[in-house]
Amino acid sequence: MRWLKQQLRRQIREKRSQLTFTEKQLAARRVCMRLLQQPEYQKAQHIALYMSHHGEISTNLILRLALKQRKSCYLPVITPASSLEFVKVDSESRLEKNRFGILEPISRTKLIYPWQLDLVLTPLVAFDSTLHRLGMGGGYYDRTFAAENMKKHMPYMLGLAYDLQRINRLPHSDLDILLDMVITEKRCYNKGF
Ligand SMILES: Nc1nc2c(c(=O)[nH]1)N(C=O)[C@@H](CNc1ccc(C(=O)N[C@@H](CCC(=O)O)C(=O)O)cc1)CN2
Ligand SMILES: Nc1ncnc2c1ncn2[C@@H]1O[C@H](COP(=O)(O)OP(=O)(O)OP(=O)(O)O)[C@@H](O)[C@H]1O
Repeated sequence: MRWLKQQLRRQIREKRSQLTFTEKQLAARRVCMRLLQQPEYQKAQHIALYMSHHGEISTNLILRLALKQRKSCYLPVITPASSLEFVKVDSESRLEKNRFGILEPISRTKLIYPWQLDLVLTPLVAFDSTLHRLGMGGGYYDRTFAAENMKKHMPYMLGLAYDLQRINRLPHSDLDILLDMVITEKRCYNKGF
């Protein structure tokens, strides 16, 4: 299973890396517009985003609009325990690269507990019709949002992706978190689409 996951990650990341700058920009805009129409976004006050890496859908536009709508926005910081902490950010926040080259906030103040988040926008490498998520392979989101850590309150988990990241059936284990929705430049995917 590990090998299969690695293989899939390689294939899909390769395909994603072939998108042009313009294609990525257009996709990010379409995903953002679709997200803004979702009641789960409109209702959410505390939203976790990510800084895109290796051609992932950019959340810069979403971050700008959400801040303008006076929503509280958070970015993940990786911890030594291989889970994530979420730090509140605004347009002034200083960011620096972590060991994977992903931008994260320098300040570690203004943390929110994961169960206090309303909406989590997750990056992903691939997803399938059961809305399982294949990530970069660190298990960061799985560990952070494992049911036993969540005090019975799960945020709405929403993956952002290009349509080319959709595959028929993903190898998965019981540890993998399930997404509630995936938004691509083409459409929104709910369970069993
Ligand atoms: N934009 C973004 N932020 C994120 C994630 C993500 O997938 N995307 N993560 C989601 O969990 C966490 C970081 N997880 C990551 C796991 C592996 C690699 C990575 O690049 N691995 C290398 C090989 C390992 C290494 O360099 O040590 C690779 O795949 O080439 C990057 C991020 C937190 N922040
Ligand atoms: N809740 C958990 N507790 C402990 N270990 C976990 C948990 N979830 C996942 N792991 C471990 O993390 C490793 C990576 O998991 P997986 O391949 O599912 O990562 P991923 O979802 O692709 O990555 P990411 O969430 O970082 O994007 C695996 O060895 C897995 O066993």
